[in-house]
Amino acid sequence: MAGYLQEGQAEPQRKAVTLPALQNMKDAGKKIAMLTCYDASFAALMDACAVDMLLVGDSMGNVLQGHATTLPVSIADIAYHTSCVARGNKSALLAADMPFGSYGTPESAYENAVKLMQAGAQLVKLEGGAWLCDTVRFLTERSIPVFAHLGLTPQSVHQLGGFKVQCKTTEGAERLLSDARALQEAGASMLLLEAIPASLGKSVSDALRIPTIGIGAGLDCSGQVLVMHDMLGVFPGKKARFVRNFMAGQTDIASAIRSYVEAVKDGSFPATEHCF
Ligand SMILES: Nc1nc(=O)c2c([nH]1)NC[C@@H]1CN(c3ccc(C(=O)N[C@@H](CCC(=O)O)C(=O)O)cc3)CN21
Ligand SMILES: CC(C)C(=O)C(=O)O
Ligand SMILES: [Mg+2]
Repeated sequence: MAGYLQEGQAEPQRKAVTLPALQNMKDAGKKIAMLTCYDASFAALMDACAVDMLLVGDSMGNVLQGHATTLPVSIADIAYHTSCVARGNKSALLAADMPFGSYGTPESAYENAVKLMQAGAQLVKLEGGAWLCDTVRFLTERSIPVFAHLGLTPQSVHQLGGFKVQCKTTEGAERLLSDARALQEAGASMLLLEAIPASLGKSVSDALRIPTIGIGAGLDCSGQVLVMHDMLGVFPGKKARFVRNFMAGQTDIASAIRSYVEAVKDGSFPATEHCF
């Protein structure tokens, strides 16, 4: 029935984005566009702009709460914002960060991940390498898909000595690659790579079966993510190298979000200037 939709009526909804769909995108060489999101209104807008994945990030510590790090963010904070985003979102895949201190043991990780899944998350993101493998296995065996996060892991800021590019040495690069393989082997469904050399982002993305999402990890990851406030140019802090302000040259937020999605899909973002 061509043309049965009348003006003002809802557009046909896109199909829900699922983990197998994202795996197919990686396999087909189609880029995945992801943004952080913290509330229902932005979730509805990002979903309508065809953002593939939304992340309720512990970056809320910086962008919502005004802290210098992500460490003060609680499981209750993430669960609350996840429930807000879930109500606004229809079809994007929804991930939530496990905050600092919420996954010290497999059992505590499970207990806390259940809270986020019940708030509407479809997978949970955890920062860490090989030491996390038991937890990744524990969660995935209990039906909680895991998104692992390597490279610059902001919850380790006091050990790292600041928000700095990681794995610049051969040794560091080899450790990251072996951590990535171990996490995939333990059952991780996706891998986030933050602030590493673009060449390493490519090696890891080529070596793994699962999709990789980069932020300052080069153009060859399976997809990209930015913090919403950074890509809209409203975060007052120092801008990291990997940030591009997509509001520049736009007059409304929907156009900025669409331009981000398009730039990720056509490979024009990130450019060399956003990479390490
Ligand atoms: N607004 C916001 N955006 C983010 O991307 C973000 C947060 N908050 N909070 C949690 C972490 C912290 N992140 C950061 C913060 C700063 C840099 C940064 O300024 N990096 C320097 C690297 C310089 C060096 O290696 O010495 C840069 O120039 O990009 C990177 C990541 C990423 N995450
Ligand atoms: C920057 C992304 C990857 C994140 O972990 C967050 O927003 O907390
Ligand atoms: Mg985070």
